[in-house]
Amino acid sequence: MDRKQLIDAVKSQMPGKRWEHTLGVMEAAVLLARKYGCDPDKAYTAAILHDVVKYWPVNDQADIIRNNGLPADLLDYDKEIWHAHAGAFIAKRDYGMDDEEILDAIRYHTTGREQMTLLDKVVCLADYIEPGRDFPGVHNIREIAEHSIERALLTAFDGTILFLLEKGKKVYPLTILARNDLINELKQQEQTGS
Ligand SMILES: Nc1ncnc2c1ncn2[C@@H]1O[C@H](COP(=O)(O)OP(=O)(O)O)[C@@H](O)[C@H]1O
Repeated sequence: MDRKQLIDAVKSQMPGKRWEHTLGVMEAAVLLARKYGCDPDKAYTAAILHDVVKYWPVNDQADIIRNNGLPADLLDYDKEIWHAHAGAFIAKRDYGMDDEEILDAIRYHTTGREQMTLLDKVVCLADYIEPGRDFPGVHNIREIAEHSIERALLTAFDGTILFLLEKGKKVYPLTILARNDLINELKQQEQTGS
C-alpha cells in the first residue's frame, strides 16, 4: 500500500471531523520530528494511522484486545484508551505496517509509557497540540513544545491526569509511569545541562 492508498483507506474509517484531527496530527508530528530530530516520515505515517479504529464500535475494539493477547487490563479503564492498542494491532494486520517503532508510537499515543522513544513522544504530543485542538491549557503546552518536548508532554499528561481525577475516573497506570519517567529525564537534562 503506498502513502496515498494508506491515507484514503484510513480516511474512510472515520467521520470528516476526526480526519481533520488526523491531518492536524500529521502536520504537528512532522514539525515536532524535524525540531527534535526523529524521522519525519515515520512520524507522518504513525500520525496517519494513530486513530484508525477510534470510530469502530467499542465492542469491536474490546474484542480485538480480548482475542489477540493485548493487555486485558485496558478493559478495566475508560474505553477512550482502547483504540490506541487496538489501532496498532489493526495497523499491522490490515495495513501491513511492520515497523515496530511506528506500531509502538500508535500503541502508546494516548497513555504514553515508560521509556518513551522520541517517536512515541512526538506522536503523543502532536495528538495533544495539533492546530485543531482547543482545550484549556493547549496554548501553554504549544509554547512549552517550542523548547522542550519532555516538559510539554509532562504538562499534557498532568492535564489529563487532573482531568481524570476531577471526573472521579480511574487513571491507567502507564500514564503515571510515563510521567515519572519524564520527570527523571528532565532532572537528568538539568544536571547535564542538555
Ligand atoms: N491514563 C489514562 N487513564 C484513563 N483514561 C485516559 C488515560 N489517558 C487518557 N485517557 C482518556 O483518553 C482521552 C484521550 O482521548 P483523545 O485525546 O480523544 O485521544 P485520541 O486523540 O487519541 O483519539 C482523555 O480525554 C482521557 O479521558
